[in-house]
Amino acid sequence: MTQYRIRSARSADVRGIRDLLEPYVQRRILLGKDLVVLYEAVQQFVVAEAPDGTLIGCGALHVMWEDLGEVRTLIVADEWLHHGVGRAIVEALEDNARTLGLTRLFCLTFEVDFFTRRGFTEIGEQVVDPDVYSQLVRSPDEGIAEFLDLAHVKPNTLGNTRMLKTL
Ligand SMILES: CC(=O)SCCNC(=O)CCNC(=O)[C@H](O)C(C)(C)COP(=O)(O)OP(=O)(O)OC[C@H]1O[C@@H](n2cnc3c(N)ncnc32)[C@H](O)[C@@H]1OP(=O)(O)O
Repeated sequence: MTQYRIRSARSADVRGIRDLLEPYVQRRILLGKDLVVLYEAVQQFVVAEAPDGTLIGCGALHVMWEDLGEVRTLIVADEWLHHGVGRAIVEALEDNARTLGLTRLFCLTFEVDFFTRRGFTEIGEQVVDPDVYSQLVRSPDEGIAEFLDLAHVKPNTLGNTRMLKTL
């Protein structure tokens, strides 16, 4: 395969991101997002682009607290799996996290081996202190509810592993 490039997402990439995401939403592997939510979050995304301009991967960095972010919506197109695209996207998101001053990255995933090789380790209990917890719990964001392991999102998170990396 020829080279791909990793770059910040543009608004014109959003429908392509939605197309990458949709099969995994159907299989309940990733959280579904309306187009408007993806447009609102476009600055969080990096994408991987094939030489012909096709979108072949994406991933997002969501800031949750002063030191803490989450890797979200990480997807590589089937025909590009195992070519280092996922790793390159996560590295770009980690660079963005460091630039923002974050020191910890969370993810909730079925892809435990992939994230373990990227330096993430499994966590069990809460990794924020009660003060921060009481602030985070005010967020309307479903991903934050998943991070906090709130009861109403437990059906979404069943079988997923909670992982954390110190940058
Ligand atoms: C937080 C969240 O978003 S959780 C959701 C995670 N995403 C999903 O579940 C969606 C479905 N899964 C996927 O889209 C993909 O499997 C991902 C994103 C998890 C991984 O994407 P990939 O691009 O296949 O990963 P990548 O190729 O970087 O690494 C996988 C392994 O492929 C192999 N690999 C890497 N480069 C190459 C290469 N050039 N040639 C052959 N094999 C290679 C290696 O074994 C690599 O592991 P290593 O880098 O630790 O040695």
